[in-house]
Amino acid sequence: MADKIIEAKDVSKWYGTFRVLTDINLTVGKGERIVICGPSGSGKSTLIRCFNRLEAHQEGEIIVNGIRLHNRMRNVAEVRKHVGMVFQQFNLFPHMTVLMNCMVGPMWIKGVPEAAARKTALRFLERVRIPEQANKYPVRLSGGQQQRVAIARSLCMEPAVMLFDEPTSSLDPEMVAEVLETMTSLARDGMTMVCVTHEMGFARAVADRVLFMDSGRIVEEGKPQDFFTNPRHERTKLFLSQILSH
Ligand SMILES: Nc1ncnc2c1ncn2[C@@H]1O[C@H](COP(=O)(O)OP(=O)(O)OP(=O)(O)O)[C@@H](O)[C@H]1O
Repeated sequence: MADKIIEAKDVSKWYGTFRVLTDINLTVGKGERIVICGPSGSGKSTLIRCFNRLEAHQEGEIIVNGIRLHNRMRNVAEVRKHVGMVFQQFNLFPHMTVLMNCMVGPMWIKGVPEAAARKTALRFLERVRIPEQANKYPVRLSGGQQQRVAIARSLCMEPAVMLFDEPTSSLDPEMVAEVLETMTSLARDGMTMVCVTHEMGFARAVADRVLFMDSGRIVEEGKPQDFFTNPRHERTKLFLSQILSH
């Protein structure tokens, strides 16, 4: 297994003529927890979506768990076996129970037999502390519970890395804590994580490194203690002052 789970070298991406990512260099080691923050439109989502090939980059190199992502890839699904992703909207299948939501990935993508998929699903629903919701449909669950199901569903694929794209930003305030708690507990268990989030308390508590993106570039990065106490870049200072004053 690779020590470097994600390697991005000189990565650039355009939407038409608009350059959304410019010369991104980032290495995520096994067990590392990275938080990416930055203003709206700075390219944070686009960057992490490139890591599971939901978006294609045009220049540079991205290697995820030893798989090089490129335009001639025969099997994009291959990389998604290694990369779990949790979105702002939970994206659960509404016509399937919570348990089935967690079982279909392993069964359909990895060919895991039904009984084994059920066992794994129940294990991860326990892990996110909602095993009692297994037979309900997503619509019966609160937003926080649905997001924890989305996390369990990703974990069932036993990914090498979990990507989180603002997982708490569509939740009512009282449900943010339960999702952050789940993410913190995953981090404490050694899960490799890349999290786009503006939850700076989480970043301080959990991140090994915090990255600040602006206009498609990583303009600052550091350990949380340095990043928050002594940001170097003017844009980072401004961003932190705005976000921490809320
Ligand atoms: N499919 C697309 N086609 C064209 N432009 C896009 C597309 N997706 C995103 N963009 C543009 O690319 C830029 C970066 O978007 P992205 O969603 O990656 O930023 P972000 O930092 O995650 O922002 P936010 O915090 O608001 O989610 C924005 O200007 C956005 O409008």
